[in-house]
Amino acid sequence: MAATTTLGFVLPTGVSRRRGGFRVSLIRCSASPLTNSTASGLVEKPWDSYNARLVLEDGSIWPAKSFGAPGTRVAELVFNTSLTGYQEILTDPSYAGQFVLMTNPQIGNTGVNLDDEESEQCFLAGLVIRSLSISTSNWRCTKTLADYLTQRNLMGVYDLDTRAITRRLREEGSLNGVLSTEQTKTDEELLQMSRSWDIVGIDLISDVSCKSPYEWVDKTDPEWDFNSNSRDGETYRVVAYDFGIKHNILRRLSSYGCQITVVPSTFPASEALKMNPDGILFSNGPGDPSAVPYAVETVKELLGKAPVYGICMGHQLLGQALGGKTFKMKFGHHGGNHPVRNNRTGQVEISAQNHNYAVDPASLPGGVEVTHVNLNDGSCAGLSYPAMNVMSLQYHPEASPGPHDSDNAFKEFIELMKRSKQSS
Ligand SMILES: NC(=O)CC[C@H](N)C(=O)O
Repeated sequence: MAATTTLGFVLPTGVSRRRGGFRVSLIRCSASPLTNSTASGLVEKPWDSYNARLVLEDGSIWPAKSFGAPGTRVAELVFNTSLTGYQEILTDPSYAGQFVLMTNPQIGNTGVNLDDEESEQCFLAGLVIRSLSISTSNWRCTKTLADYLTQRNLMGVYDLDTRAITRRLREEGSLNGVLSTEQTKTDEELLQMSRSWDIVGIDLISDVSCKSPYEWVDKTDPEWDFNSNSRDGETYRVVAYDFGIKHNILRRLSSYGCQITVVPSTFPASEALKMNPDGILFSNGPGDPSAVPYAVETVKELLGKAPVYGICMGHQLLGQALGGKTFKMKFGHHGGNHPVRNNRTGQVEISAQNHNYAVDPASLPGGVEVTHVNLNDGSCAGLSYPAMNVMSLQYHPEASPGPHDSDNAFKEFIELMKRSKQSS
């Protein structure tokens, strides 16, 4: 089957139901122009900008202005509803293979600083925003967002109707797309590119994981540490599997008294056990958890040998290692205000989330307990398997800039390690 576009361009329809379901016609969508004005009139924008386009696989074309690196990139487009923390989002390795659209209409007002990086690189494919703040003002700021993106060779576009795109993503689900500043490429070429790429089934972890083991020592800066009274002064030896680990997970573990060795995603379980760990952490990471069976095997080999704690991708890999299945959600969860119920206490935590996949609770074997539920859609947000000292969360207890409601999960991991140490 093939679909004819309004430009007479014939497209092959995809094999999946969702892709095949599009009536593909190229539609040019535009945002009402934004003006940045002062009492004295229009202000010249303090960054170089040139024309760009976002072309989505459903045939919609969104003219934009670029404020980052030039080029053409294909990725999956997701929206993030956080009001703050764009630098942490830009450096979260779990966004590899994705464009992030911020629903907050103005981004960039605090610039970027040296301390808020979640990793040394930006792995996401590009940033999509409504409006770039014309002025940058913050006491920690060392650079503007535009300079940061350009220096990191990262695409960033503004002046798109981000509300309309978000509605589209909510209705149709996450969409693949192409961002391009290249005027020589036709809309049809970009559409073809977006339709012949897929994030599902790709191992994105190997690109973002460290290449060799290293020790992590940094703690949360005392100025920002809100939970320092709850430490027991003990030291716990933790091996942290890096599937795309965020620095703040390591800082929080370190602040709670852990002595941490970070190891690559392919690090053999037998070598990890030789380090005689009190506990093992499986980190967050990008992409499809079903595309990394080697990581699930490693998790299986380590189950029952030491207390384990999974965060986000780590939680999904644990779900699979325990015999459950993961599935792709319609548009996932990306934001800083997701309500989660802790089933054990009945308390609701407001959490930061960033994931497109989830564990199917119905697929889990007996004995595995769903400890947390996302109250927006009832999806599984946390697991525990007491028989093997397993705990995991689908979301981010380490979230920076927050919320911090779930930080106690680190303390629970410490208690799990303590109990296990005492009983051995
Ligand atoms: N933050 C993460 O670890 C993301 C997990 C996984 N890549 C997902 O999208 O569901």
